[in-house]
Amino acid sequence: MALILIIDDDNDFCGTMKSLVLRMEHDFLAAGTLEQGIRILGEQAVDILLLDVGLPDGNGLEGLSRIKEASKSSPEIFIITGLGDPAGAETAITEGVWDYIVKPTSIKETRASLTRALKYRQEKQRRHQAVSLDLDRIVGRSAPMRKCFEIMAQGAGSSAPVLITGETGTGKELFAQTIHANSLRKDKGFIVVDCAFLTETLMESTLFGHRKGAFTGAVERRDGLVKLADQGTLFLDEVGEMPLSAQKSFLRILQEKRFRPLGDAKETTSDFRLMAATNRDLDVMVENGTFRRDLLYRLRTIHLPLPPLRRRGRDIETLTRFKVSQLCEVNNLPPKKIEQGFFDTLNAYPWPGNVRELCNVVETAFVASGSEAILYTMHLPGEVRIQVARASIEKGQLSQVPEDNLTNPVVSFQGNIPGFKAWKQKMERHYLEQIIAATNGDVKRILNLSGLSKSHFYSLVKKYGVEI
Ligand SMILES: Nc1ncnc2c1ncn2[C@@H]1O[C@H](COP(=O)(O)OP(=O)(O)OP(=O)(O)O)[C@@H](O)[C@H]1O
Repeated sequence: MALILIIDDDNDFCGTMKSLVLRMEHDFLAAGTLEQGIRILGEQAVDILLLDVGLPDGNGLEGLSRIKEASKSSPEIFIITGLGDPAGAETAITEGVWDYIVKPTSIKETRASLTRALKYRQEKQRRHQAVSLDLDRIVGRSAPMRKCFEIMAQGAGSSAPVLITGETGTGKELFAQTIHANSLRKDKGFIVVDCAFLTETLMESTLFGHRKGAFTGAVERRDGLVKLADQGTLFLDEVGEMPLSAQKSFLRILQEKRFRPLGDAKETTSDFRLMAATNRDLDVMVENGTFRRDLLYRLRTIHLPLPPLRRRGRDIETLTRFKVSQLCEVNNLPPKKIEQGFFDTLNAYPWPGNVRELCNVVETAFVASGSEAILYTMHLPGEVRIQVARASIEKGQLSQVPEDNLTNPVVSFQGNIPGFKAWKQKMERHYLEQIIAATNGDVKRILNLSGLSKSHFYSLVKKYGVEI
């Protein structure tokens, strides 16, 4: 039996949904406001959420990230609205909602869609139970991270290749090791190939190994990394740096699972599981002809995109607390407290170096605090404080214009009246380009100035193909 929650202030519609859900023999809860719904989602394990868009205390679509952050059970989400809105539907789908229902909806269709969502959820839960991950080394349980754990569970439960993408320091190698440590191959090696150092001359002997006497200096036989990964995992770090010639040879090993060590007459085999990581955009590299499309398709059977730290909400605080208590323990010091201003500064910083940078910054602050019992903002490195202060001053200077002070945007069409839709699109695109240029593409500031939700902003960026 599943638990279905509706957040909608339309009592008639809630009544209709209640009788449908009870007929399907599931439990039903209703909330009339976003806040009430978010409270229930934090307390109860809801399986399906039916979410209205126009609520008395806000817009359901815009509240999606808060809803996901607060939910203890990551429910499947249906968006319900009285207005058919293609941009809203697009936003909803980008945010990963299950379905988008326009009122009045047919009971038969709603029932069928609910049944499909519940079946999908059951299968998903069964898969997760089959592989319960040991995430001991990974700190942070924000909503974007929970999504990553679902993909990691898929990776740990299969032997398919996994491609992990993300900015530098987001934890790509740590996540790859964790997938390996949770897989059936955990008792065998996790072999790292640093593709940035894989020159054409070194590649063959590094990957495939060589026979004694194969070249000057080959005084004894040596197995290559591919053979060492037999029964285990071969991790191609920085795979975007792999030279094209190496990509070709590598593809051959993947297809044939056989290779010939240097100087050997016989081919040999290795049964390895492949994982790869990169901070480059491999699709763009494929378009530019610097990465092989066929290799990318093979690598990306399972794709784990790691979000940058600045999009992981409360994880910055969790990681900081973890790191500080670890440092206190290692240095034999009593636990230190952390002042709120310290977190405010960390939360306002963009973290280009992600978790790695956060760990270094916290360690620097820890050292600066000496034997003091509390960590204050002033203990943080100057560069971090200066950048945060500068951004906040600039934000003050670039402030939102009140609606009635807007410069007159009217343009005379001189008799050639364009269609409303085409004109609206042109203006939306123009607005996006202007605000991105004025803020240097700083998304946090764009959201503050424009009042757009993150999901709405990204759906517009995607719609108009604008570069940030
Ligand atoms: N969620 C996390 N919890 C705890 N530690 C983390 C987490 N994510 C990353 N780290 C730590 O941050 C550091 C950087 O992680 P890692 O080397 O895996 O990043 P990466 O994305 O592979 O970096 P690069 O692209 O520069 O190779 C490591 O010390 C790792 O243990």
